[in-house]
Amino acid sequence: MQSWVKRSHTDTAKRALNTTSLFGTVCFKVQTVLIDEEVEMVTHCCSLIRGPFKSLQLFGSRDCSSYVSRTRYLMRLKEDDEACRGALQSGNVLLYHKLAPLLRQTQRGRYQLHVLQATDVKGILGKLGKDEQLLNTSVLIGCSDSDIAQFSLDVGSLEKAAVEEMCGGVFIDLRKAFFLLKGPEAPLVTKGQALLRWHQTHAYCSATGQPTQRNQAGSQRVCLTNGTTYYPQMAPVVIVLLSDGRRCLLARQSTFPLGMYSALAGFCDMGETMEETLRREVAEEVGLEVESLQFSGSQHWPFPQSSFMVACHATVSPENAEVNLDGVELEDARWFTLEEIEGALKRKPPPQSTKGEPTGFWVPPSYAIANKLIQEWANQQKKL
Ligand SMILES: NC(=O)C1=CN([C@@H]2O[C@H](COP(=O)(O)OP(=O)(O)OC[C@H]3O[C@@H](n4cnc5c(N)ncnc54)[C@H](OP(=O)(O)O)[C@@H]3O)[C@@H](O)[C@H]2O)C=CC1
Ligand SMILES: [Mg+2]
Repeated sequence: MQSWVKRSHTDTAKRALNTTSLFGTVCFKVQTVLIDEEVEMVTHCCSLIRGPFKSLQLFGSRDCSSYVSRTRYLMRLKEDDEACRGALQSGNVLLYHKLAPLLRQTQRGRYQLHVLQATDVKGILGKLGKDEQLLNTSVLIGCSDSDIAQFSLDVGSLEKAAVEEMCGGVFIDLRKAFFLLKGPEAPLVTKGQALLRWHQTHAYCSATGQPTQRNQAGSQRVCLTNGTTYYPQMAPVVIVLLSDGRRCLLARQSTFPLGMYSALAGFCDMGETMEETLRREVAEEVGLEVESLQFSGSQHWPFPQSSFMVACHATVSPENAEVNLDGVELEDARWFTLEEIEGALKRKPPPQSTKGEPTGFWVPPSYAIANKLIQEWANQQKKL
């Protein structure tokens, strides 16, 4: 029964697609005769036949927004290896070479992600005498605004310069690439790299020592010996901007670039809540007791490995605001006034005098969530 239903819907989907491509109006009729489950099924079948979002657009307006459609589509690709392989054939691919992403420079000198089509990648592999199967080691990272599945692929086994020449791009270290990219390209490139790195470092089961096998999307790995499923992980970190009502507290580690101060941050210990981590880190690093906290936002942070940054504002009492520095991790921690913070926010990093010494402190750039916390605090203070 199940397989009959599937077959029958596959046929329906095929007919719908063929008719639509000829007359363009059949979608309304198909929509009106299908119930929700059937729409799901036909949508799924269509994605197997012709690439997903042509079919989702046929039925999408009825049951979901494009965001929901994309999310469900990605969900299916993670569960269905065959559908994912199909999507890869018509998908977009971000290339990395030993985890350095491929960028290209526009005529105006700006850097952008160099997005290739899977067919282009196959062409490159063919020209370099490599097996096209390398494409299948791509991992699924998202879905573009134009509804095309996006993958990332590490071609570290190929000669870097040859790939760069063929693509007209350049592989750039992630730290630099992250600074160069604008808008949604920056988080996308870090996500692609983080997932590739996870696969490169989780090829074996930590219990049996046997190789693990990935699914096509790259969203998990399984040990075939003991059945354990491994999922990509991020290390949770709490980042907090402390305020005593008039000033905010910033600190620096000796490894930070010269003159840079940031909010306090720390990794969560096993079993801790976010609130407990925040309280502990503030006590450990600057010897202060937090009175209240407020969640602000979050960010995936790829350096040095994948962290999940949870950003908060917190207050301490002005009567108990004397910093008692933990000299091991922090080099300095200080309270700054609104005026000082506004100056730092305007400063371009790294501001240097002729001697190479910083002319004033500065804060992390806008793509770092620390910057958002500092901006929010400054805006809030200006309203008081
Ligand atoms: N996006 C942003 O705006 C900002 C991001 N960050 C990021 O936040 C993260 C945490 O900040 P940081 O102050 O360094 O953290 P911590 O204050 O927790 O100190 C780091 C130390 O904690 C230990 N540690 C515990 N668990 C982990 C783990 N899972 N991974 C790595 N080290 C661990 C290590 O000590 P040991 O080496 O002794 O074992 C490490 O040196 C950093 O990755 C940093 O890049 C920081 C500020 C701003
Ligand atoms: Mg810290």
